[in-house]
Parts: sequence; C-alpha cells; structure tokens
Amino acid sequence: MYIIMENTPEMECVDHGEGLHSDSAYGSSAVDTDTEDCLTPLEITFPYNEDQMHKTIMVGDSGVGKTSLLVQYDQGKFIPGSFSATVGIGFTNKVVTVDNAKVKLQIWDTAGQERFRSVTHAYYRDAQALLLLYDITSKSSFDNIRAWLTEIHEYAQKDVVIMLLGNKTDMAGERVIKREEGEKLAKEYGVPFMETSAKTGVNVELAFLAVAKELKHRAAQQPNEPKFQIHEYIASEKQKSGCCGGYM
Ligand SMILES: Nc1nc2c(ncn2[C@@H]2O[C@H](COP(=O)(O)OP(=O)(O)OP(=O)(O)O)[C@@H](O)[C@H]2O)c(=O)[nH]1
Repeated sequence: MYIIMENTPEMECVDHGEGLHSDSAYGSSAVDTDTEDCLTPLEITFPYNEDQMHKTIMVGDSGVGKTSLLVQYDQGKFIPGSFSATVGIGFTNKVVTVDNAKVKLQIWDTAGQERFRSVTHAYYRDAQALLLLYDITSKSSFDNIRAWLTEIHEYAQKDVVIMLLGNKTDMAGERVIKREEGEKLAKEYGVPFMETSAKTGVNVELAFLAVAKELKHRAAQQPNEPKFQIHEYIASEKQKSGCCGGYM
C-alpha cells in the first residue's frame, strides 16, 4: 500500500501497510494500490494567488527622491519645485502584469528624516520588498546606504527582496557617485542595482517590474522550475536598452 501525499513537490511513496482508510489525514489525495511500484507522479503545481498583496517599501535618506520616484511610477509625471519632506508614511497600490498574472504591489513611501526612523522600522517587519535609494549627487546619501542595510537586516524579514537604486541620473553634471561605485556596493551586499531618474522616468518602470517578477516567482515557484534570477533579468534588460549611456 502506498500513499502519495499532496503538496509534496517531489513524488514520495510511503508504505503504510495494509488497510488504507478513507478518513486518512491525507483524505482524497490518498491512493489505494496493491502494486509494489510507485505511481506516476501527480501533476502538482502551485498557482500564483492574484489576491495577495506584496508590501513594498521605499527607504533612503531624506531628499533622495522616494516620493518623486513613486509619483513617476504611479502617475508618469515629475513635479518639479521646492522640496517638501514626507511626514509619516503612506501607500499606493499598483498592479503589475508578470507572465499573464496580476501582481499587486502595495508601495509604501516613508519619510527619510531621522526623526521618523522608529516609525519606519515598524513597517519593515512584514515587507516583502524594499527599494533602497540614494541620490547620485549626494555623497552622504550614498555613504548612509550601509547604515540603511544594517537596519534592514535588523528589522526586516531575512528573505526580503532588496533593490538598490541610485536616483537623479538626469543631474549628470552634479554627479558625485559613479555608477561603478553603486554597482560595487550592491555586489558586496548581493542585491540588484539600477540607476534611475524620477524626473525623466529612466528605469523607474523596470525597477518595479523586476521586483514584481521576483516576488511573483517566489510566491509561485513551480517544481523543477529554475529560480528567477533578478540580477540576470536586470542585466539583460540593461543590455537590450543599450546600457548604460550614463543611466543604468
Ligand atoms: N533632478 C531630479 N530631481 C529629483 C529627482 N528625484 C527627486 N528629485 C527632487 O529632489 C527633491 C526631493 O525629492 P523627494 O521625492 O521629495 O525626496 P524623498 O526621498 O521622498 O524625501 P523625504 O520625503 O524627506 O524622505 C525634490 O525637490 C524633487 O523634485 C530626480 O530623479 N531628478
């Protein structure tokens, strides 16, 4: 007698001896057979549940462009003018189509100022993705990335998806952080990296799409399916767009 257990990625043949009962813990998935061979594996898949909401948080120093990046992504526009720092926290819902599935992102914009830091920490815990920004025209915002990563590792879940973004690439004349420096730091921490501009919209869509793809693949990994490689995906997209032209 053998039972094939449902939700087991690889087929298992378990010998339970004689007398398989219909009120078995495995219910209808239990298969009664008198043969000595294992049965053909069941076609087990883990469909992606489109109802789930993926909490994604934007973090980084005050003024790096978190709000502007989110506004560009959500509304396709950039509001120039005087800088008004975010106070508190708020979110925007976005639906991204990944491989014909609708992936729902709930994107939280946080205040970068130090005085709001304890509020932000509380939101890390159930975040599935974090977009960590620095401003390519601000050395201090780049230097602080290590401290942000330390905080993220302290307060967020271990498997949170982290993406490092160097924002404001349109301000090439004022650049103080080379793209290579961003890449090197990202490599050190094993996180994907891109340069963006909330003003021109360069790479904004791609950054969120890459995160959505990673989240979707994690949530619905098929048995024997190769793991989604976010680094390779970004690299190939960069290549397609003739990377890097001072942008990525
Ligand atoms: N040129 C240019 N300016 C940008 C870009 N992104 C943001 N800015 C400007 O930088 C300033 C700060 O942008 P915000 O989006 O408010 O920055 P933030 O990270 O949300 O700041 P906090 O809310 O304090 O955490 C604003 O004046 C924006 O217009 C960009 O990509 N290019």
